Amino acid sequence: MGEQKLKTVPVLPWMRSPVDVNLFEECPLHLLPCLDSRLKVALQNMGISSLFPVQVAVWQEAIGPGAFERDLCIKSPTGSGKTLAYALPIVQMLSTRAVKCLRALVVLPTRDLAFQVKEVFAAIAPAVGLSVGLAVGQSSIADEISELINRPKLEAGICYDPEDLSPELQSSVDILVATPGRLMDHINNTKGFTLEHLCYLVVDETDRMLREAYQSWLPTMLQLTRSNDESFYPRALDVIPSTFNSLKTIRRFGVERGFKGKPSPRLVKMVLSATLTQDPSKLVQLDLHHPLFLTTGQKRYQFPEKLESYKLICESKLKPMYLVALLQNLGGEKCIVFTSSVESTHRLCTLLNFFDDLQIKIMEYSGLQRQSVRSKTLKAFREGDIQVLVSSDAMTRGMDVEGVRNVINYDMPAYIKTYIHRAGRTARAGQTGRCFTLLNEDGVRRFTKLLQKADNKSCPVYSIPSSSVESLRSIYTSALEKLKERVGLETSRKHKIGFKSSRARKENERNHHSKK
Ligand SMILES: Nc1ncnc2c1ncn2[C@@H]1O[C@H](COP(=O)(O)OP(=O)(O)OP(=O)(O)O)[C@@H](O)[C@H]1O
Repeated sequence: MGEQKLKTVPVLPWMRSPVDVNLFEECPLHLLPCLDSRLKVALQNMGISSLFPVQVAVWQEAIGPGAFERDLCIKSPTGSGKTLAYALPIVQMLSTRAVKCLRALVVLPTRDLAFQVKEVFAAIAPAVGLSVGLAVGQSSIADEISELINRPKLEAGICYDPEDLSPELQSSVDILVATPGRLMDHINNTKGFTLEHLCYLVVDETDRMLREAYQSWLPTMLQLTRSNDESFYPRALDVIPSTFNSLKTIRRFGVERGFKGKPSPRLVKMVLSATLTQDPSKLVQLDLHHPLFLTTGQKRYQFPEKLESYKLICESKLKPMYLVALLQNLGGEKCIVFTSSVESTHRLCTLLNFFDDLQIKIMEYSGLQRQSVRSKTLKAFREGDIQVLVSSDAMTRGMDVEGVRNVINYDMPAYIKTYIHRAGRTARAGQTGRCFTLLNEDGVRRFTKLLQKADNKSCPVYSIPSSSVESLRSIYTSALEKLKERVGLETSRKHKIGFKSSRARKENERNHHSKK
């Protein structure tokens, strides 16, 4: 008991006295202090009439006399509205800005997440005259530069010349939503791209962002945005990559272009996740200023209030049949099926589509596919043209698709954090939702232990009558045959492509040598 208690105590001193988001209540927009009336209308147009508790808690810290005095670390369940919790105060704070320049940057791990967050900003920022940009690499770098930097398109170059900061190169956006790779491209190569005016940095899905280095984007950002008085202490310099070109973007002594005579504001950071890490060695990388921890309740991990969890126990070899029977039970409700890898996602989706008469539209979504294919699938899923998405963990974090009533773990997740993020694709924004996990008898103990790491929510057995499973046997057998055939075809196609490209490579090499 004592040992268990020790494990749940946050390690960093500032994490020991958090603000409990549970103590806040939803707040109708007309009661929200200081809310710009134009933003109120924009929110109403989004169908929002009150702010969720985490949004009220962040608003209280961000707006008012002590505005953003401290950096904010926010841990709140999936679907609780963290995006608007940071977007709204940032837009309100920037609503009085006079000169357009890049003042807020939101960094996210994937393109689809960045698109999603950009949409939230785009729904409110224009109401107060702010522009939002996206740097994720979905278009050519030249096109992206022309969106972000104000200059004639023909001059959009990617060659950075530190001596040539022509006055007409200005940011076209006040707020930028970016993935780390493309952000680094702009930092290193885009003429006119500068972080010297940055006031707000948001790191969403922080624990995922801290797990990978993503071309050292974080130490680079911190170095570039450190104000000059702090840069006497060269803490991050030794980890900055040598391609580092934009030293000119480091904040200047107390003055900023367009704001002569005014002191440069401290860069405010907001970091968020439903499963925010407590690991000091990770959090220290963020170089937080006097951080304030906002969290929901006492437990290490929390599920959304209206999430129901179920386990479905079956023999491993019968899993596809149980899955189909479950999908039939769910009667075409929107559903995400998670598997453990991109390969099994592809195989399972192909197999399900070979079940004749299923009357459910099923597609796959995984990191194995091209971004354009994934985006198209996601759009169809959002619009209800498909009902079931079979997905690898590419869909696990942050994705918000309206109307997803069920999540199915076809393969049991290895970590509680993965379970939380997967399950969190349903039961969002106070809605109900169900998460089913398919297990064999051997997996039950491991699964129960896994759930105990969270708030020990009950997870009853969901039973499917064996007759409805048995009735699928012959269709399953023929679907399996078709799958084998398809896999064979795909394998030989892959070999052919591999053979062709290796032959082309050899020919190229031969030509190259003969030219020499
Ligand atoms: N005040 C509000 N009123 C009604 N709906 C809201 C409100 N705030 C957010 N929402 C909706 O709630 C859903 C979840 O919001 P959001 O994606 O920001 O959650 P999240 O906490 O970031 O989740 P995750 O941890 O999974 O990323 C979205 O569909 C959003 O439009």
